[in-house]
Amino acid sequence: MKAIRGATTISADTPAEIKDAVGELLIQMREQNGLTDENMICILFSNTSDIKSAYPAKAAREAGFYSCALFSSLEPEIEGALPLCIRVMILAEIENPVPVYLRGAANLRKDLKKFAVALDGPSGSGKSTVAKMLARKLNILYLDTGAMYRACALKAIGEKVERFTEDAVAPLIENISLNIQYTDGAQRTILDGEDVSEKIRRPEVSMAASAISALPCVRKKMVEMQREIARKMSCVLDGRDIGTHVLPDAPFKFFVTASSRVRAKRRYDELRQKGYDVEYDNVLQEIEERDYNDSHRAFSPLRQAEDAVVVNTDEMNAQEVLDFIVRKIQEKV
Ligand SMILES: Nc1ncnc2c1ncn2[C@@H]1O[C@H](COP(=O)(O)OP(=O)(O)O)[C@@H](O)[C@H]1O
Ligand SMILES: Nc1ccn([C@@H]2O[C@H](COP(=O)(O)OP(=O)(O)O)[C@@H](O)[C@H]2O)c(=O)n1
Repeated sequence: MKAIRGATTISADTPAEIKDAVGELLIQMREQNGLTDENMICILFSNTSDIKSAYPAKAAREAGFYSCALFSSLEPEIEGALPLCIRVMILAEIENPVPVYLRGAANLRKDLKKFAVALDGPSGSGKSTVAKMLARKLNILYLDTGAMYRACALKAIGEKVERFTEDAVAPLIENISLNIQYTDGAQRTILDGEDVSEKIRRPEVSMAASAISALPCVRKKMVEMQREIARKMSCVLDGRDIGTHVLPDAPFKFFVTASSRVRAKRRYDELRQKGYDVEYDNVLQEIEERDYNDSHRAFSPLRQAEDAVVVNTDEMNAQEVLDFIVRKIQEKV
């Protein structure tokens, strides 16, 4: 069981303000921590003594938190304390608690100021492995943007789209129901209500993702979703264009790379381990084709951002890559 902290402020002591602020806080805490009726145990609230018009806990019920126990209390009156502040602690059966401090309460935890880490690079360089480790270490979210392009590809395959052209794909993408959820810190990709997190890893989806991700209609929609997530919370994002296009102002950017032979060997080992009957030469050929597609498309191709730190992982294991990246981040803060 873990404790998740959160806090927010209101601008005036009215029931409507309390409902709005508490609802916003709890929904963000739920989204960022993958909270469900099953894994949540209780929510403890405290409010400063200048809040008298309504119970913050009541707003929790109104925001749809029905099943867990709620408890309200009064914050000690300390001189100079932040006024009109509502604090929350949620106890839940999760692995990695992500605290959420909103509105005026963001100042309470300046150390939690929102930031993004961009990890770009070609397939098999180790981006997602190190992104997961880094997110765990920094206690922030990991957003696997490749999974989103893979989901678009799966949708097009399912709809039997033969050629990935703007005309054929745009109507599908316009109405796509794609949700990124977090269960115990792990990203789940939900397409049209179905959890496709495993399906999108199939080798045939990889090439299709590379092809479909070249289309502006697809990139535009996915980038909007990615920016929306990064606007709300600190996260590590891995992909091809995070540092150059999605979040050009990200304070920490890394370009993770390795030779195509090393990357193909890693991918080959991974696929074999998962039971796929693949040949090394085919995996290498596919990786090189995807590298070419990804770096030669007209719309936000894979390239190193000028201000990204290059990490060549040919001779490094995942822990060494993580240590290197953490060191670089620490040097910059
Ligand atoms: N530095 C590393 N050294 C050796 N193997 C690695 C390293 N980083 C990742 N791997 C392994 O290589 C494979 C591809 O890594 P992954 O993180 O999926 O790459 P990417 O997200 O860049 O496509 C995975 O099986 C992973 O376990
Ligand atoms: N930000 C991103 C992420 C992925 N992609 C595309 O989506 C495909 C699958 O991405 P991925 O990150 O899951 O692929 P791997 O590196 O794990 O093999 C890539 O080949 C890219 O063409 C992209 O264009 N932009």
